[in-house]
Amino acid sequence: MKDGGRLAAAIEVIEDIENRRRPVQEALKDWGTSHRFAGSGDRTVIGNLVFDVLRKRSSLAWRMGSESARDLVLGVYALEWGNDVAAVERALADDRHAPDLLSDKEKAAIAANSLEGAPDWVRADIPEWLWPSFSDNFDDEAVAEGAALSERAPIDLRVNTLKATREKVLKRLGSLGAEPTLIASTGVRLKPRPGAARMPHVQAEEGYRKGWFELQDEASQIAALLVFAQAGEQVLDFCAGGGGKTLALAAAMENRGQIYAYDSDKLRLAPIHERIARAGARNIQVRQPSEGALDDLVGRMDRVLVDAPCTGTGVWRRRPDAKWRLTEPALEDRIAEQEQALGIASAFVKPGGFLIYATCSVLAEENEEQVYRFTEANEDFEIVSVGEVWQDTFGFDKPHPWSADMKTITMTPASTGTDGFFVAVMTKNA
Ligand SMILES: C[S@@+](CC[C@H](N)C(=O)[O-])C[C@H]1O[C@@H](n2cnc3c(N)ncnc32)[C@H](O)[C@@H]1O
Repeated sequence: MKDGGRLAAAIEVIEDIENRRRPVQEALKDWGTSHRFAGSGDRTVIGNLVFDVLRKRSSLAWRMGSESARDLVLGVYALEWGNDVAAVERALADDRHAPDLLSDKEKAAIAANSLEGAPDWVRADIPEWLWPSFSDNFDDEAVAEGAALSERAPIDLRVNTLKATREKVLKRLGSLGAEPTLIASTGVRLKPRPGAARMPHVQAEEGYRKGWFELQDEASQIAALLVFAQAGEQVLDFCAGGGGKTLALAAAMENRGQIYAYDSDKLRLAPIHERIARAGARNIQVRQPSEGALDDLVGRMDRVLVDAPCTGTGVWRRRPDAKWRLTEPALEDRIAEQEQALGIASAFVKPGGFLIYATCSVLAEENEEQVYRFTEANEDFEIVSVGEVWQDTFGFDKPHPWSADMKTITMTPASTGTDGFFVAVMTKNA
């Protein structure tokens, strides 16, 4: 396919997503199934166009003066991928499958590429209804924070120190442009590539199959390190899901002590067994959800991690369609689930032990407000400073996360160069 046909395909997929409220991956997959002639290079370009539209939907609409799927896609191709009016015209004229040639209004919009007069939520590419909460959280930096959440994300890997060293993984993936991450000592990063470029498929690498590394954003790696789990301790990963944090904890604990991996959803927990085997982790006990599954752990854990279900606002770079699908009732549902999970999980902390609450959201309602409400209602728990653990673990010279209270922390693409992630540590009075 030529670019003209790829632009037409991306427009079709965006229309499908918007008209039928379809998840982006499903819409792309369906398009691929019904257009088998398209090669993998074509699919990459179409996917990149679609994802970039979703990342910057509102600022593109403002600059193009239109919200149509056509103008959003042409906006990405021109304004984000650096094609001027003449280059766009060539792509459209060059291919009989291409969309119609540019109108005068479109040509003027591309030439101007202007956000003049745009409100802050448009500049930040944040849904308008969420702006009061988002901007309250980030003050003068809110537009920059929103804009950073609208960029492409890197691929981050966590080196599994049970099987490999960072040097070894860096060497193996050197040809892909792998670099060490700035904060987590376990992290390796493949920077996002621009425009039509494809990102490498790291799961096809030998090192992945051998368990030398896992795919995990640096923020999640940092969150797992901030749990500060020590070799020999008893740790409950209460919202273990597919086990991303569980495996990071096992490596941090050097395979010693015991991690109990639990999730209320059996299906989410399912992949953990294969991942544990690949990682060579030997101190993880998976507890399937059932009546009384954790009864023997009550009041016994040194540390309990609640990696709570959340709106995922911190990972909008990777799941940009979720940004525009999020609703106020959905946010309220997540808040209620978090409150419930925190309440149940707290029972397993032993006196003097730690309760760590984390989300991949950057909204205060799901973060600070949640832990303040919890500690007010549960006076035996007290918030301790993650900042101190941060400095002990990473030193003073690394990029700093946000902290509204100098105790809890919020990582963001703009501040730490990671996904958005919140961590609070509480201790249970002895
Ligand atoms: C953010 S995901 C966990 C991701 C996982 N920790 C990782 O690193 O891959 C949140 C998980 O919490 C689980 N969950 C939600 N409510 C729960 C509850 N009350 N008890 C236990 N797990 C719960 C969900 O099923 C979901 O898998």
